[in-house]
Amino acid sequence: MIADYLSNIGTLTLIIHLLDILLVWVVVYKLLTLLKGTRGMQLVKGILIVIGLKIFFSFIGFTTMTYIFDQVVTWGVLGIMIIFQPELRRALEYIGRVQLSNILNLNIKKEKDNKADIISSIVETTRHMSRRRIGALLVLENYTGLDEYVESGIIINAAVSNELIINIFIPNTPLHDGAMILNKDKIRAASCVLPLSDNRSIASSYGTRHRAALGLSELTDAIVVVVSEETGKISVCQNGVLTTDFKSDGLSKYLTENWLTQKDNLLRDKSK
Ligand SMILES: Nc1ncnc2c1ncn2[C@@H]1O[C@H](COP(=O)(O)OP(=O)(O)OP(=O)(O)O)[C@@H](O)[C@H]1O
Repeated sequence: MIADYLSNIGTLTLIIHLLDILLVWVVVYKLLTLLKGTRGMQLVKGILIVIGLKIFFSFIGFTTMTYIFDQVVTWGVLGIMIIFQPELRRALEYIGRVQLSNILNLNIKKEKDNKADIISSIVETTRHMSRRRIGALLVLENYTGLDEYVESGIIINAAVSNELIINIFIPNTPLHDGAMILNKDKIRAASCVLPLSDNRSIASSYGTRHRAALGLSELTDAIVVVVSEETGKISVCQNGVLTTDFKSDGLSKYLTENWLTQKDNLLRDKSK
């Protein structure tokens, strides 16, 4: 049957169909990569369950349940667009920012160098601030865009340097309150306001700095490094989990293994 089909269509049509399938695969893969670790992933799971149930009820002939799930699907699309408006906006902005060189992975070497430099800056500056009990909140942007949080602070857009990071968190200076947001290239902003977590399972001794770190990590895939002003302890929040008491070696290892690792993993897979 497949052989008949292949002999009936021309080579050009076959190529077009193959390209079509490849494109669908790339789009779905990119979407899942973007959503991984965000609340959007739970949404995708929810949608798949609803669609699965709708097919199931329709298959066994439950007309009322099929009707209800039809309505859920129809109105659900509108609901999703309203509830996830910020995420949709960011996704469209992301698509607008995509560069051909990024798609073709031409920047990987440069990115790796930048990433290692930034990690070493974070490790050194947090060690320095921890010893001097300087409170700090450093956000490492991962694959989820953080534009809405950047916009809540003061835009910096400067190369990462130890001096600048420490200077910004010196108490009683204009930018020391709130979070600094960094990406793989630069310090994007300081004094940013993050969403507070209402997780009741973390110790009540943690104040708003740690709750803000945890809050952002619950909503995005960012890695947030906190230096406690009270204890000097260095903690890290990612995916809604707060891990405390990092030493420099542990922090360096953690960030290397968890920050912007998707492309590294992709390369590792390819080189196998
Ligand atoms: N929503 C927020 N977004 C960003 N930073 C915040 C937010 N709320 C509070 N902060 C920062 O946390 C500081 C207050 O920290 P607080 O003492 O309440 O927290 P903590 O978790 O006990 O930290 P520490 O151990 O450093 O005292 C503020 O001065 C501000 O810099």
